Amino acid sequence: MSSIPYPCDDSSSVPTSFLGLLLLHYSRSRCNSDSHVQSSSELLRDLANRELNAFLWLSLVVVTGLLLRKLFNLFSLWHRARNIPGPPCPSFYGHSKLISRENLTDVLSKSHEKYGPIVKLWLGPTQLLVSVKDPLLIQEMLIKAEDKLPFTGKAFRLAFGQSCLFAPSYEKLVPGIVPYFPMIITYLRSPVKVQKRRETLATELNERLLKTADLIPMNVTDFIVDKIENISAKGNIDCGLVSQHIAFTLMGATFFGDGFLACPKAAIYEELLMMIAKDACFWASYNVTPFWKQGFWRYQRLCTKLKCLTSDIAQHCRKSCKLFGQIDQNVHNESFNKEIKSAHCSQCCSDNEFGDYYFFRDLNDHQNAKEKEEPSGNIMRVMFHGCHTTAALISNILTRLVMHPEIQDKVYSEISMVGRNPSKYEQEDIYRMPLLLATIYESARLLPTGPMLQRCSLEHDLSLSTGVTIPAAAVLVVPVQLVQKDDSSWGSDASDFNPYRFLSNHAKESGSAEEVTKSGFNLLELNDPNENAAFLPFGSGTRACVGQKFVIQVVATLLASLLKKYEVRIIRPYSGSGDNSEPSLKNRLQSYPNSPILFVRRDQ
Ligand code: HEM
Repeated sequence: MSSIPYPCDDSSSVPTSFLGLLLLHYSRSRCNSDSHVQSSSELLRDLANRELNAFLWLSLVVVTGLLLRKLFNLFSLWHRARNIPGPPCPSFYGHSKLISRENLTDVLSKSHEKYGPIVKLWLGPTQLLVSVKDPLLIQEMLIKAEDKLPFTGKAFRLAFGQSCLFAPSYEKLVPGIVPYFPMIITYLRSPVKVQKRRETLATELNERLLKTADLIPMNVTDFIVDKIENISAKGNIDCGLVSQHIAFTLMGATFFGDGFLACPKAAIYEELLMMIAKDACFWASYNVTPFWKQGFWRYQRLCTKLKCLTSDIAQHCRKSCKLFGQIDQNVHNESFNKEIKSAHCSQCCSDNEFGDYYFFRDLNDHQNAKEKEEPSGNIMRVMFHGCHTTAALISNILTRLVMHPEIQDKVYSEISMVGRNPSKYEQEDIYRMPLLLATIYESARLLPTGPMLQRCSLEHDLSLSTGVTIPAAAVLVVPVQLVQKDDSSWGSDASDFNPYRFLSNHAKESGSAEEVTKSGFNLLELNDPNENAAFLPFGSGTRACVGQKFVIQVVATLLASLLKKYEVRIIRPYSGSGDNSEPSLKNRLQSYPNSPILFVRRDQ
């Protein structure tokens, strides 16, 4: 009986190909083994070993490639930055030690003095900071570099949720293109859409704010005056705190409507908003979100509480609001009514609460947007930014007025000459008070709310007209405090409080000096402060503040009413600022002077 030959028996056959050789090898090893199972498991193990080896080799190649690329990027960054002037690097870690020892503004001041208008500092081996101090170069840089740094975005995203208004970046990027800031990738959300949306919202916000600016102060002023009377009855007033209350009332009434004034939760809202914002930078400073920390979860609970409170207040104000309802009905009559009809009773934290709240309806028209934007995010962010910056400005102005009683007297005379109704000032009245407006601008010049403007160009190197090229992803800063006090832009009295620098005198030009004395303020004219490129309290370029016009108008109207009623006096010199002569920035959040002041009624 013939049998099918088993390959082991066929010792005479010689394989003609590599595959045949392999098969022969396996068939022999199979034949030599005692069991068929054992040989197949060996085959598998062998295969697994080979695959593992291949995988390890591949990983090694990839990791080496990545490291080489990082190294290449590092050298390329050093190479591209070599033409930017700056102090020599003391160590591999750059100037970080120097910056932690001294105030960054001081370090930059010395460096600019020595190295000129563009200066570089190394924050670490891969982090380059470039500071620009020349006003014209600043303008160019702020227009060309449209991205904002991710850190501040991260801090406030953590606290208040997403807000496209303050989105750190809307540049189109692909992973890997930002070698020095890999975390930036995390923040990217459909960039072109974010940019468009931000622009629409900024325009919308500005238009609406200006419409409301004329109406707010008359009822808000009464409310604020009552508040001041109540606090004054208990003794002197902390300038910083009273400014915060005033700013909060102004912003609350603007964004939520006049129902906000009677809202019982407003006080706790103010406290919570400020507390959460204060801690945001701390929690955002962790590279990896610290889920393992109890404090972080406590903080998250507070953030949820703030969100709920925002929702509650919006609901409360929607019910009781009249003032802005009228404005808004004119603008969006049909759609607004439709929304009111379809509005359903929602619970706390419901997104619909904001969806149909009219001031923010367009800000939160996120149904069509694919980005995961939190509806309350824009409201809380704008509320916080508006309160913080406006409080700083008011506190700064009050402090300047008490330090310069002669200017306060002149502002008072100017206010008294304008406006028929003693308790109500309107837009056109304000434009007839150039000294008051100049006082506001001069205060903002001498003590801006933030010491730095920041930008970065994520995708491209930035070429400036001077021929200097700043590498992509470098941190670009404008030391506003230095620029706004620079002699070359403001004259030899740059550090002095002199509102008259923003005024021009018609009489001088027409040669009739006597007229000035007779008709006084009528002959003073306010110059546009933005004509001077070194005036930057509201930033500049495509990412400048959208609330500038609104804030100036509202603060001026409010101050006119307050100063008409009260004289502001200082009780004792500044606490904590060292030389007792100048208000200064204290820290990131409380950047305003907080000396005790008195509001003394003029009719007493
Ligand atoms: C005294 C009051 C205020 C000051 C001093 C101030 C200052 C600033 C500054 C310095 C910036 C950054 C600009 C830049 O980087 O070029 C900014 C951005 C912004 N401000 Fe204000 N601000 C004030 C009030 C307001 C108010 C009341 C609103 C809105 C109601 C507002 C809305 C915004 C927005 C939306 C941005 C972000 C713009 C962007 O990132 O594209 N600000 N503000």
